[in-house]
Amino acid sequence: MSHSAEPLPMIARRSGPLKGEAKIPGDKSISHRALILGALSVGETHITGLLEGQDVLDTAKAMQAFGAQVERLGEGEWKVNGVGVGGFAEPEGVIDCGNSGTGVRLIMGAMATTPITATFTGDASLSRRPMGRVTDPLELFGCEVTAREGKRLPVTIKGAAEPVPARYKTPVASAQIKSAVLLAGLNAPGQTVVIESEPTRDHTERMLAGFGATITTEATDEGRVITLTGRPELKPQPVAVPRDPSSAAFPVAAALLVPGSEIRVPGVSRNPTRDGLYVTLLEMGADITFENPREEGGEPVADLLVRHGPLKGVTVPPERAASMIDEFPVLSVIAAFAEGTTVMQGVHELRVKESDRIAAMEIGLVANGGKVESTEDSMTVHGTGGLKGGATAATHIDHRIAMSFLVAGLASDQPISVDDGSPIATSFPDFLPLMKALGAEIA
Ligand SMILES: O=C(O)C1=C[C@@H](OP(=O)(O)O)[C@@H](O)[C@H](O)C1
Ligand SMILES: C=C(OP(=O)(O)O)C(=O)O
Repeated sequence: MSHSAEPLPMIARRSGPLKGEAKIPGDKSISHRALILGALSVGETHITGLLEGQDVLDTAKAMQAFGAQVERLGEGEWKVNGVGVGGFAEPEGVIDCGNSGTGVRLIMGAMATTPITATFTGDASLSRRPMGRVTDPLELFGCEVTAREGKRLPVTIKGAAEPVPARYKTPVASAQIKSAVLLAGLNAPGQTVVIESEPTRDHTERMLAGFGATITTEATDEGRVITLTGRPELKPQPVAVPRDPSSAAFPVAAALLVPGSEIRVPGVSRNPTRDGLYVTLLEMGADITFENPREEGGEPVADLLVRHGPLKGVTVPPERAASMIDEFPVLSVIAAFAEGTTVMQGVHELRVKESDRIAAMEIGLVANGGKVESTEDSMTVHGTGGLKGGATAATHIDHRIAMSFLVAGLASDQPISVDDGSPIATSFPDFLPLMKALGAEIA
């Protein structure tokens, strides 16, 4: 479902010290995958801690449209009765994935090797994003794809009646491409192989193994070689979704920037394929401690204790980009408040997210007194220890741009506004009450 057509202007002002505990909602990537693998299993999958953001709700609705029974039992508690690998039914209507690149790309993969036809659409942001990166490899399995100019949505896929397995080397570091190919490989007899030169988030591999598929990952000179054996019977598993490190980044950033702040953020995933922001913040001198490291739901997690303190600029190397790809907008805000220059390299993928995130952050930061330069593949922020503020940033239907500028406003001299905060509900529906409970002045 596309988010509300009415823009929701929001404003953030300089706040007193942020204090308290921030209970972040469930991880978005893991939530999508729990619903999709639940739908492809035979029997009942019980999920706790599911993110109830619009992106994930759209995936839940899509799984129902393909024939799975999906039911909400309570807050974050859901059950899915799946149809098994190859068991998807043909949906009667168009599948609307709203704002979600992960939703649409993974679901296209999941249906491409079943002999049914489905049409996918999304909101204005998703309709601008490239889909050829997923439909091209899916065609290797034998499905037929029709798309709008530039391989954009709406896309119609006629699933392969006699799928063949594929071997595919991803041209860009993308967990969505990798996952779409692996999910298609589930219903192809034989071995499907994905090779990625840079490691990307590995939730699909972990969860497929947990649901009983035979899947191996091998580090080779070519990169990570992931091999999946097709036609498994997936067995339902209880899924306890850990808290989302990408959402945690916003209150963490706010606590680092607002003088006197000290917050706790319990149970955040520390999966190494998602940890790049936290590695970078420690290099910048951030006062963050990771307490009670443990395993929850097959993922490493820890409780974060975050305190305000001085930060210095650093260079983020390109090989770290995939492990923090959604965190660069908020890092660029943190960098503006640091002393010295922060260089973010290898970040070209930011140009094809919900918005061109390099352009959106550069324009908004400069309007608020920041010093920023960019190239196609890099962003440089010259930190001056603070931001003047006073301007409105355009969010371009992009939740992470909206939350980044609101965090900036909490520590700037003048308030910072965003033209539309409504997309925040796609990934972090409780952002506003959670931040206000910490003491943030956001409205
Ligand atoms: O697989 C996933 O769950 C995701 C992968 C990333 O996208 P790419 O695969 O396009 O890098 C990320 O930006 C997105 O928020 C979630
Ligand atoms: C890029 C993002 O999501 P998606 O690709 O799923 O729309 C994001 O959440 O920052």
